[in-house]
Amino acid sequence: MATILDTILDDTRRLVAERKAVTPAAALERRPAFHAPTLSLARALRRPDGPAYIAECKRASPSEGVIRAEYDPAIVARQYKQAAAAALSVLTEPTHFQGSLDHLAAVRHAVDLPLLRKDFVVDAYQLVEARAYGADAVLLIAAALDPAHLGDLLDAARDLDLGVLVEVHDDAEVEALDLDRVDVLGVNSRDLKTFEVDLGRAERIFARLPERIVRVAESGIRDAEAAARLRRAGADAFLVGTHFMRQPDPGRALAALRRETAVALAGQPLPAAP
Ligand SMILES: O=P(O)(O)OC[C@@H](O)[C@@H](O)c1c[nH]c2ccccc12
Repeated sequence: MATILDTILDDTRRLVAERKAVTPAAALERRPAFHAPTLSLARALRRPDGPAYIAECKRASPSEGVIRAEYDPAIVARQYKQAAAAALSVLTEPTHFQGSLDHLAAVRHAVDLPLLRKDFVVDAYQLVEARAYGADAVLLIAAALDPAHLGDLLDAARDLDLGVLVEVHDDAEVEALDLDRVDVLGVNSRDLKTFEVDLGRAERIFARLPERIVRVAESGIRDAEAAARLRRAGADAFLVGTHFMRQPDPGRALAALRRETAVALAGQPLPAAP
């Protein structure tokens, strides 16, 4: 049976082919952002002063439907920056998340934080797009790519000076990865095929990663209890979207989660690194 992930990937391949026919890579490369230096996602996420937050800008998702009907990505981005987000994630997938590359460009103009293009990357052309619209990094989803293809996209991202957040959701995906090539690894607690959320996955996978790798806990974080639990499991950063975008002021929601998580963690130091 086709999963939602299969459907999104099919839609993405079709849309990428259409965009390529209209706008060749050479035209993207003429956009000024393509030539601007990128900011390091990895550096922004590993902080001595507590967990980092990657705050996500998105209007809708396949699991939740429309999350925020009145969605102005630049306004949300400024609020997140004011609330001390370390980096932002911007959904650009149009069909299932109602995102767009124009949202990415608008956020690029609004803030100087590292920006992650959040999409289903299946083709190096999307990396050129990401760069041309102002992204500093892209998401590469292990469940969507075979290992050779993932390796090729890692090479292409490096050539473009783009950072990469490699996303896994189970042990088999970690085993298939060449961890030497990964700087930032995200564990998606939401299974992209069933939408089920299980924070235990991140706990287990973080424990087996080399210390060098920056650990991001992705999805399903709605309260300080979850964030504190993931931090204790070794998370350097949290990627949070829905919980913030549902609130009238997403920046306040970020500030509140940061504060409450710090309180939850107080007096309970992280275990020493292996
Ligand atoms: O909205 P949430 O549950 O806070 O999750 C954010 C982010 O982790 C989620 O949007 C995400 C993580 N990996 C993805 C891959 C594709 C699409 C979306 C995602």
